[in-house]
Amino acid sequence: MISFDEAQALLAGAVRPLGTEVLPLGAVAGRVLARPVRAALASPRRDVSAMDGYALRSVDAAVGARLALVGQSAAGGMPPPPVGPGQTVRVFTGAAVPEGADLVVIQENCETEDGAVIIARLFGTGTHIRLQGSDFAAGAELLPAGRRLDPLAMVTLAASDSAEATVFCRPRVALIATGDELAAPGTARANPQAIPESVSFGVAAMIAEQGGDLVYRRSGSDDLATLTALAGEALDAADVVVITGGASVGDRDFAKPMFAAHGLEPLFAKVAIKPGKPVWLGQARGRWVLGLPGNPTSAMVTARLFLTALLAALQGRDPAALLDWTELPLAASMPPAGDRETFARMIWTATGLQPIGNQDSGVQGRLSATTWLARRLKDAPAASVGERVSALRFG
Ligand SMILES: Nc1nc2c(c(=O)[nH]1)N[C@H]1C(S)=C(S)[C@@H](COP(=O)(O)OP(=O)(O)OC[C@H]3O[C@@H](n4cnc5c(N)ncnc54)[C@H](O)[C@@H]3O)O[C@H]1N2
Ligand code: MOO
Repeated sequence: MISFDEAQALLAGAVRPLGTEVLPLGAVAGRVLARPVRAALASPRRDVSAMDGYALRSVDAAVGARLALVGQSAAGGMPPPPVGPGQTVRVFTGAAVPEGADLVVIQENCETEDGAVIIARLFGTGTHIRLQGSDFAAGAELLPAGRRLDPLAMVTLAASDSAEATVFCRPRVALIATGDELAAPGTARANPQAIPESVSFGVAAMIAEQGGDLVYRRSGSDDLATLTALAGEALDAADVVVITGGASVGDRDFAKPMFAAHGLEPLFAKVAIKPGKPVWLGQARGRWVLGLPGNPTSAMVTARLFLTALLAALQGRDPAALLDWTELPLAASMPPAGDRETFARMIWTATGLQPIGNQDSGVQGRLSATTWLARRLKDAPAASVGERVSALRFG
């Protein structure tokens, strides 16, 4: 059995990004940039007012000063006239600051009278002017290749004045759940031997969150011939096949055998982690195949640890970016870790991380309460309240 770090290193070393495509801005949210984004324009494009008020020369700024109003400047409007000594121009937020002016007095501090503006009071030292290029200069690199276009990055991208972006293709994902006992949710109660097929719904949601495109989804009974046929269909349809259940050593555990006829070459099988020891990754017909254990908590923990990293790498991201461990204090003591590296399911409370209670790998009820995984290394001794542990967002 290999360690968690060894398995992650194998994944990061072997998975190459899919192709790239150029898409309009309206279609790239959630995608990963394949080329850096540079600014076509400076921001602001020119010196602009940060407030609604009056632009003037700071040497004229004195309480009681009476200034001649010589024009106005609105965002998107024509350039304003220059401001000379004793003069002022009405300015609005985002509008160009007139030549000659180096201060905006907000309108709440001014009074108007017969075409003149009187400064009633002055407050603070700010000029209320955003200088040209103070946000970014024309030509500056605003977003690097590999950056996921999250909501904030979308603003930066559009501000660069790009109409389109070069992004990595979305991985097409096939998902197969195996197990004779599995029934579509809503139908299990009618068959005493059935349980609701829950895992694929969580995995499908995670695939969507991580930018994957779920193109094929099936549930298969524990019959090798049927499953081998499904494996072939899935490999035809997708870049990645995720298979849940049947990963262990039982006589009816067919997850790997069903890909054998398609030339499966394992990258790793079995990782010394708890939960999720039977997780495996391989390639068949040039596609990636990820096997997740059937136990629902094990499946979701291994999806968080390996599926997110796999989808990130296929989309040109550093998979390590998905494993952003944070050191957080424990709100409750924890027992020794045992002989497998453990990813305990935790809740964040006001005083720190608290185990969810039932740490069984079959848990489905309290799974949704979980917000963090706490990483405990193999043979780690008991940990006491207040001690910091490595934690990863989960859920
Ligand atoms: N003799 C051994 N037995 C087991 C070992 C072992 O090393 N030796 N490993 C255990 C570990 S650890 C895990 S984890 C499980 C994983 O087994 P499988 O991947 O083969 O999972 P299944 O047997 O198919 O199912 C386990 C459990 O989860 C339920 N399940 C499966 N799929 C779903 C689904 N899509 N939705 C809801 N529930 C699902 C299934 O009914 C079982 O109860 O193996 C241990 N055994
Ligand atoms: O690896 Mo299993 O998830 O411990 O039951």
